This record gives sequence, C-alpha cells and structure tokens, in this order.
Amino acid sequence: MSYVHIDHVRKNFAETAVLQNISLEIEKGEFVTLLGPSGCGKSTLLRAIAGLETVDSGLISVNGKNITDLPVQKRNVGMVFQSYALFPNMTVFDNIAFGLKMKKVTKSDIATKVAQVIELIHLTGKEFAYPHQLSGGQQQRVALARAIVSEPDILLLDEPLSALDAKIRKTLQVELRNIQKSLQMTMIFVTHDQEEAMTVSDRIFVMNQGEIVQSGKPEDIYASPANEFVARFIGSYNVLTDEDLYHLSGEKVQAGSYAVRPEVIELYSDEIPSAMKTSGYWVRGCIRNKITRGNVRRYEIQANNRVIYVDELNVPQIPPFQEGAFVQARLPEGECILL
Ligand SMILES: Nc1ncnc2c1ncn2[C@@H]1O[C@H](COP(=O)(O)OP(=O)(O)OP(=O)(O)O)[C@@H](O)[C@H]1O
Repeated sequence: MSYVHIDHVRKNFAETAVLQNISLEIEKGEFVTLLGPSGCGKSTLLRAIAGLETVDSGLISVNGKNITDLPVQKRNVGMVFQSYALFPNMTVFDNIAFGLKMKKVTKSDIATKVAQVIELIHLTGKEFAYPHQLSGGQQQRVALARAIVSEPDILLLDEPLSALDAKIRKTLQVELRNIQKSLQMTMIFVTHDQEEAMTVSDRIFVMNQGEIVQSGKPEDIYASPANEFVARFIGSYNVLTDEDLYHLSGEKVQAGSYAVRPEVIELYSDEIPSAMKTSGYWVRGCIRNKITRGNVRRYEIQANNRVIYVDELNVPQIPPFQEGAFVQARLPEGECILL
C-alpha cells in the first residue's frame, strides 16, 4: 500500500456531494497538489485527512495506519493555513516550540530542534521577535517551521501562500519546495493557481466538483489534458470543435473537441503561404483586442461565435496586427489535441 492511501472517500454537506468517491495514492516524500477552482472540495479533502472534518464513507490511511476515525491530535499530521494563525503574544521561538512543549520534549531538545528549523526557514536572528514585528512572508515561514518541527508523517498546506504578494509568493514557492526536498517530507498542497501547482509539485491532482478529474506530473497534465475542463483550467488552452476548424488540405475535420495552446497558433494577414498549407487547420477571424504583457503579446480573435486566444512570444521583433484587422490563423496539426 502507498504511504498515503485514500479509498472511495465521500462527503456530503446537506444535499451537496462535496467529495464524490475520491481515491488516490501518494508515495512517501512526494509533494502533491490538489488543484481546482473555488468550491471543488480541495479544502474539505485536506481537512478530512487532518481530522478536522469527518467523512461519510471511505478510508484514509497514512504511513500504514488507518486514521479515518482518529481524532486530530492522534494523527501525527501537520497543517499550515492561509492565515498564519500564530500566537500574537509569543515570540518566534515560543510559537515554534509550542507543540514540542505540549509533547513534553526536553528543554535542550527543543532548543536544538527549534534552532534547526529557524535556520531552515531563514529566520536566524528573529527568534525573539513577535509576529506583529514580522512581514507576512516571515510570519508564514514561522507557521511552516511550527508545523515541520514536530516531524509529522505528512504536512498539509491549505493555500499557504495566497495572502502574500506575488514576489514573496514566488520566492516562498521555491523555498518550500527546497525545504520539502531536503526533509523528504510528504506534503499535500492546496491551490487554485495552476502556475503555482506547476512550480512546486511532483504530481498534481486536478479536482472539479468533488472529483479528481486527472492526475499526473505537471508536464504530462499540461501536455495532455484529459478533457475540456482540464484543458481550460491548466493550460489556458483554446477548446475548439470540428465546426470551428477547416483542414488546410480540404479534408473533412474529424468530429470532436480540440485543445490548442495560444502560443502555437500562427497568424497571417493574407492567405496562408502555400508552403504552410500541407498540414494543419485554419480559422479566420477579426482581432478584437490586443494586450502586451512583458514579452508576450496576446490577441483575442473573434471567429464566428468563438473567441480564440493567440500568444506571440518575443514581442519586440514582430510588428503587431491592429485591432479590427482580419487574420487567418493556422493551427499546426500535431498541436491540436483531440479531447
Ligand atoms: N461546513 C460546511 N457546511 C456546508 N457546506 C460546506 C462546508 N464546508 C464546505 N462546504 C461547501 O463544500 C464545497 C467545497 O468547499 P471547499 O472549501 O472544500 O472547496 P475548495 O475547493 O477548497 O474551495 P476554495 O478554494 O474556495 O477554498 C463548497 O460548495 C462549500 O460551500
């Protein structure tokens, strides 16, 4: 059996099925992410693993122990929340040491362990500061240290970086991943931010409406979304149907939905050059909007009833198309994923 084993877990709130038959396996030392839109059940699943929520049926085991019905304090599970939930009247040292004191760890062991995690989270020198004297990022580091110092079997992180500004958030994503690797600690991370999930995870479980709709390595999910929901949510893919597309060779397009990333679509102001007509699909449309962000220029193209997004990379080298212009878009055949 895997280190974390979740088997047919169900949970209803009143009439709503919030977790529908969830089964998953996680190996020891893995960093996995539950990724999905608001309300899909990520936090409920995490809270069920922590013991903060009961389940209606199914089984949860961690490190060979069935914890489904154990109280929170008997699970040896750590948790970090979006709100840091530090004790405001305690120093950094005392906040981190709190759990160890409760467990009656000796004073000298506490001093050693706390010093080690303070170094790990780069807060050496801040031992005697109070939470209000720290930045949001520093407070979240303390919350993380407090969770890992108890050496839990598994650490659960519920949107821990969501309250931080973008720059600190990116720094902490990398640091969190480094800490996880150095400790070889099994972590389950919850986020609704697909970029964050891609950055930190060994594996991602994509959730929608209480179900896991796809799981796998970030790059595999990105390259091969299993359905329209994942394609739109993960890769900002365009999802088009055979009715939107024409084959450049004149062949009939196979019926179905196709996922196409914005950056693989080529735009032409006139006819598509004949050299490019040997394969692929085309769509004609009108540019209704153009936004440049850093090195990427994004066009929104109105094609019949459909809006198609196209990204041009390395912006400065290419003169832009104007809003209102009609364009021909070529979609390379190998880049159109039949869902
Ligand atoms: N204690 C509760 N009582 C009733 N409904 C609840 C309760 N907790 C959660 N829900 C409902 O269950 C669904 C899933 O909530 P959950 O918090 O697990 O979603 P989430 O994916 O973590 O969303 P978010 O990213 O917004 O936190 C939501 O529709 C929510 O309203």
